[in-house]
Amino acid sequence: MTQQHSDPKLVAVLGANGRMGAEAVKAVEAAPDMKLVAALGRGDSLDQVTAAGAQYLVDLTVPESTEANVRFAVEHGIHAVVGTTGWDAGRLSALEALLAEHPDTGVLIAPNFAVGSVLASAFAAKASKYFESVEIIELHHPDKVDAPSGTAVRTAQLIAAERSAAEVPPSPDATTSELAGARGCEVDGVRVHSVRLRGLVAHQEVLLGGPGEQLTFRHDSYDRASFMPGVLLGVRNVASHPGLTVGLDGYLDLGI
Ligand SMILES: NC(=O)C1=CN([C@@H]2O[C@H](COP(=O)(O)OP(=O)(O)OC[C@H]3O[C@@H](n4cnc5c(N)ncnc54)[C@H](OP(=O)(O)O)[C@@H]3O)[C@@H](O)[C@H]2O)C=CC1
Ligand SMILES: O=C(O)C1=N[C@H](C(=O)O)C[C@H](O)C1
Repeated sequence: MTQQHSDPKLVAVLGANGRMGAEAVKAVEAAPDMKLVAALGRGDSLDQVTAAGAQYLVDLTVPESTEANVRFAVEHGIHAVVGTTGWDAGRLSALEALLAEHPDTGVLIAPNFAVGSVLASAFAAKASKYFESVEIIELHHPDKVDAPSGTAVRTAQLIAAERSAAEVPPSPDATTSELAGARGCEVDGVRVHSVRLRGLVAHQEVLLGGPGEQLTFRHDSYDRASFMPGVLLGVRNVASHPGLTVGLDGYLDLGI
């Protein structure tokens, strides 16, 4: 019996000279069902993406570039898998409006591609309604340009949604005087603290506290290889999920 081979997925990587982009180039090149047709850095024309016939665009650039890149992809019917941070509510709703005009095109905005991180955030959010207090500590390499991390923002949003649905009051906090920043920042009512330290890659702890007990969800990415299975999963699934999906959990069966 002859085996059926489907055509490889034609993939363009944007931000190809960056820490994540360089890793994604290697991962796509090594994937048996994909072909890297374009690898662009800052200053390269997006026309290279269409000229190469890319069907999928992986965006691993910088917050100020990503929106224009993704809009270009959608306008050309190219599915986009996006790891870049900076997708606030305004950008997401503008993208949804654009996708409504291109109903066959899919976009995945994944604040974190590491499956362990996605699981830790989902589990922490589910657990958070059973605890009085919740705070997030995210720890990253010092070359990161944004704070708090996209992952921490997403985790805080998931936690806030769970706690609000369960009508859990805000975490108690008696602070009446503080040095600026001592209590971190607030995302949807959840305190987030950002550490930047040489030697780190990407790490996060969600601390849940109740009377006499603490539950901690911690995830560590020690290497950017940890993100690559999620990038490839995104490319393999984005076309069958037209419209906007936020979070890799949208493609996983978490069953929670
Ligand atoms: N979702 C996830 O799992 C992960 C997401 N990230 C996020 O991915 C993004 C990239 O991270 P990282 O690789 O560490 O950052 P880097 O700064 O190492 O890489 C970004 C690269 O994008 C390039 N670039 C900027 N604008 C464009 C453009 N318009 N077209 C093509 N390339 C462009 C930059 O060029 P130049 O150097 O000239 O500016 C740089 O080489 C960040 O937002 C980060 O938070 C990171 C890790 C995991
Ligand atoms: O810049 C990084 O490195 C990372 N960025 C993403 C984020 O902001 O959450 C994902 C991961 O934490 C690594």
